[in-house]
Amino acid sequence: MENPPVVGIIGGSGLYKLDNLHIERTVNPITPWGPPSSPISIASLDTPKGPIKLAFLARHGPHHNIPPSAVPARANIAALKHLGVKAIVGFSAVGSLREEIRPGDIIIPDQIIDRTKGIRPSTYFDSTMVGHAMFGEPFDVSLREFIVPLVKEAINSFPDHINPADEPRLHDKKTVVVMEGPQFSTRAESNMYRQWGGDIINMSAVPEAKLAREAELAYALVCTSTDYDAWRTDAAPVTVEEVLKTLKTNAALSKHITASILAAVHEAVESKQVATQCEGGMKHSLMTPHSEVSAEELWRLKYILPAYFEDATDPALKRRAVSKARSIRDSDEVQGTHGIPEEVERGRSRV
Ligand SMILES: CSC[C@H]1O[C@H](OP(=O)(O)O)[C@H](O)[C@@H]1O
Ligand SMILES: Nc1ncnc2[nH]cnc12
Repeated sequence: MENPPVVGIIGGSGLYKLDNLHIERTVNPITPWGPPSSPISIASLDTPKGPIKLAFLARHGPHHNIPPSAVPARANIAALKHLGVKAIVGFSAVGSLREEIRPGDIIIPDQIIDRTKGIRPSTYFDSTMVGHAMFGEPFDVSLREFIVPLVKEAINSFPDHINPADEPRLHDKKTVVVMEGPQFSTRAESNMYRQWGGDIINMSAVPEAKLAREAELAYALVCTSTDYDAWRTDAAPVTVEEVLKTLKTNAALSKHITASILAAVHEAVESKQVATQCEGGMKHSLMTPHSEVSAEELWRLKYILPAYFEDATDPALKRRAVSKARSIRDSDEVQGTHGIPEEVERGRSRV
């Protein structure tokens, strides 16, 4: 794609479209891991340094019909990478495990405790190519540190706080517990997560963060606290009704944050001020010689890591893999929303 989107945004619960930006077009890529959660909107923004683009997808689909355990995270990350994205900022609604993180507050976590149950595909290296990504810092440090002051500024400049005297606080360097769901936690679990050092809880940072790392994309998460989960003995445990109440007022803030930080993040990524560590990050993580890996798998991996899989060029294999991806798409319940525009068909023939 000419002038590709460098920044990708993944919208979470409550954030299904960026209607505050100009949407130039929508693409429906089919990746070797099937279609992403939603069509991807390419938004454009005029900046003093010229127009820039951004790619947006809705994690749970445009109508919130994909539960957390079924989010096609591999396809989401692969599609963004293939479009030219280098850095992803995800948005997520989270429960608070700390008194000081109040509903409505914004949190940018730096650590993860993975409590998913192994039922989500969480790696691109699950077949004959063995790869081990570093994950000690699960979020891209430079991207995270870069966006903290920008998000703070965006919160300060948001005109529609319900109570201006009580505007959301920003909490940095927190630990997010990622649970499987879809049921919320018991009080005992909620208390245990607090003892473990968890500060917030959601159902989506894993495997998104792991896959972004494997695809050599910088990834950071901007979380909105919607509830106090289940640990407070003087309050009823969290309900969806409670979450939705905060999300309604919060979607506008998330959109404002996106629009406010976009130009600076784009420029910082382009000028290699941030998100430089991820590129090349998998170079020493791949264990298996290509001679031992199936041609189809090499082709799949080339989609996300072209630099390491230049040898995967067999067009017949490409056709087979595309038709396999199509059959994943065709068996998908949301197939009606995934027409393939001509330009994407053309783009795919460049794979
Ligand atoms: C609607 S409450 C639980 C749901 O909300 C969060 O979604 P997201 O991270 O996509 O904003 C949480 O992770 C759960 O999936
Ligand atoms: N309490 C909670 N637990 C898990 N995910 C959530 N998303 C929003 N609130 C949550």
